[in-house]
Amino acid sequence: MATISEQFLVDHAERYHRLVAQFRPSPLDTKAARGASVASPEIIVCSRVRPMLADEMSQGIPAGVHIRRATNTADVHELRQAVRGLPMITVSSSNYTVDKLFGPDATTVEIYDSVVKPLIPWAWGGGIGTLFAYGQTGSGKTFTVSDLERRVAEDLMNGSLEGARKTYISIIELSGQTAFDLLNSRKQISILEDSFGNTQMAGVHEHQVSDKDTLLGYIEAAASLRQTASTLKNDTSSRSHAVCRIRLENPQIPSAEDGVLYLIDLAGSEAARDKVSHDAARMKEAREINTSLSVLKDCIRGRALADADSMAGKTTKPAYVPFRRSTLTKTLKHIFDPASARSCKTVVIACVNPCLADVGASKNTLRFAELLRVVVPKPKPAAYDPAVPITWDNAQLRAWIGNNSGTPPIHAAALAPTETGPQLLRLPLPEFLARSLQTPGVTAAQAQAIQTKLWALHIDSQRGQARATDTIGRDGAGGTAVARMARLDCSADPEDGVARVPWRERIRPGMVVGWVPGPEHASVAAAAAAGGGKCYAVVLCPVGAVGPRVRDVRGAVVNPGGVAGAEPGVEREGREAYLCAMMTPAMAPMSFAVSLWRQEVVRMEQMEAEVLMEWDEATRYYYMVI
Ligand SMILES: Nc1ncnc2c1ncn2[C@@H]1O[C@H](COP(=O)(O)OP(=O)(O)OP(=O)(O)O)[C@@H](O)[C@H]1O
Repeated sequence: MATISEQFLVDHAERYHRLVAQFRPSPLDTKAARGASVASPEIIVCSRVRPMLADEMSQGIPAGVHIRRATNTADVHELRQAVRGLPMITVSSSNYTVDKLFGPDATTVEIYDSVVKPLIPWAWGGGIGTLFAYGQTGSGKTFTVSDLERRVAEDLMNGSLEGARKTYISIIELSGQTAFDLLNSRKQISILEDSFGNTQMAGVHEHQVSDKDTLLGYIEAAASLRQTASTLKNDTSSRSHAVCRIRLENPQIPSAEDGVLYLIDLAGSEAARDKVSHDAARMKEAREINTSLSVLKDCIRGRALADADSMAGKTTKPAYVPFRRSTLTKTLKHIFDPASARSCKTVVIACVNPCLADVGASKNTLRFAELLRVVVPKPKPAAYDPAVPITWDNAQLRAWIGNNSGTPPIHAAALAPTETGPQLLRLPLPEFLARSLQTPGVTAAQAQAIQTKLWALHIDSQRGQARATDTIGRDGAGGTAVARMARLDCSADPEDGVARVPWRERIRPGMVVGWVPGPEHASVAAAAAAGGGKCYAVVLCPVGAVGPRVRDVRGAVVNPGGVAGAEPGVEREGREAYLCAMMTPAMAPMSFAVSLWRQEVVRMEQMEAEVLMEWDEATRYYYMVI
């Protein structure tokens, strides 16, 4: 079949309409349609097919994308002409299914109420809510996102949400590897990772806002700056990502992580047919955009797969998520990193231009949307087990809360109005605390204790499952080795009886210590303050044991002028010092990951105590042994 010219489409529009009217879709035969699988609950993939614009209609080209509302399916019908044989005009059709499909007559309010509004209380409660608009140039991304941003501002600031939050906004533009601050005259900023692995937008201006009009003012200022830059710089807006970040700080719980809303207008996935140009710079730019969108797809899928596995209690290695491969996903690291402790909800809106002349790009957009939908096998209803929270329905969870939340008992209906066991486990901590504190007389410490208790029960149940699997996997040989391995799952000294020796006298590689950062560890201190103020590290070796080329996380030479030698107690600036790997807080209370590449020199007097950590195969984190 040949590629079709626009004139051909105009000439055969009538025949096209006739052929489309005759089209009878065959029933969908997907696992989802048969009810054998479900889409990942934390990510909603929808599509908005915009109306034909006046100038498109005036050309006489028909619409090529057609909606089946009942099944959220878009049918794309193309008009083709046979190259060989008798001249024949046929319609070739393909269909795409998403979680929610919005047709040309759907309003932005409908889209907002259906998929975006739930992100507001989620972020208000301490979670991360992200909206992406994806699609080819001119498909309606900016139209959709800017309208949604207005509604978000309205709902955040109209006082209907419980409690108070300090609200901050920043808006940046990512173009290739470069980032610009749209709320500071488009000044260039840097996307950096601090020594704790958190992404920082270095140099960005974050503005505190306390009313809707100011918030909207910033959003509109950024939009108009983008538009001006776009006119001056050859349409840059469609070739850069715009990231609006709204951060919500909860002054009542200073130790809690901030809620965050990201509203992201992605770069055009393909240029519209009349804007294509092929100079080298443009081709390079197109390649960069394609790479970043393809990495984004891998990251969204990877995170959804990791979430699905963890909700199903699977203990396999989490899916690989390549978030470092593009500036966009690096900026959004805490959404995609499987080691991230943050609970995230994501909405993707794939914007589609319906014009028959653009169906190639529209098919790509819809295919991209379909690929983002991680469909997981429908979980078999697990048999209720009082010791396994992920098997609890809402009634069983409420009964557990009633019996285990201390005095006064926390109102189960307020803490878990609709949630099941697995859902309450993933509720962001600030929201957990806020809901618990609705019961008169309940303290924050009591609320925190019940969350820890629930997680402890979950971890124990998963650990039990992992051990059972482990035992089945072994052939029974090597009992002593197994016992030794079990001991090495804990950071305690493997030698018997040494615990009686004061810990400062037996510092060794593998020991975990609690420590207080000094002025030279500013970024560690900042990250620790956000995570509750405690710092933990695994001792690697005395600084004198490393050669002259070893550097710490900031690039400073660890042992200046030093010669490698394993003398213990080698001094630095007259004091005993050790090279240590940082431990960073993970998903569950008291859980940690070892950040082996983040090494700091910790002096003996900065160490406070030995801390015991135990490796848990089920969750793949270290847990502090109390
Ligand atoms: N749902 C809609 N209803 C009416 N008009 C729309 C709709 N969606 C988009 N449009 C119009 O279509 C045109 C292109 O939309 P928009 O600029 O939002 O596309 P875009 O995908 O952001 O493009 P780019 O990638 O170039 O920034 C605009 O004139 C816009 O007003």
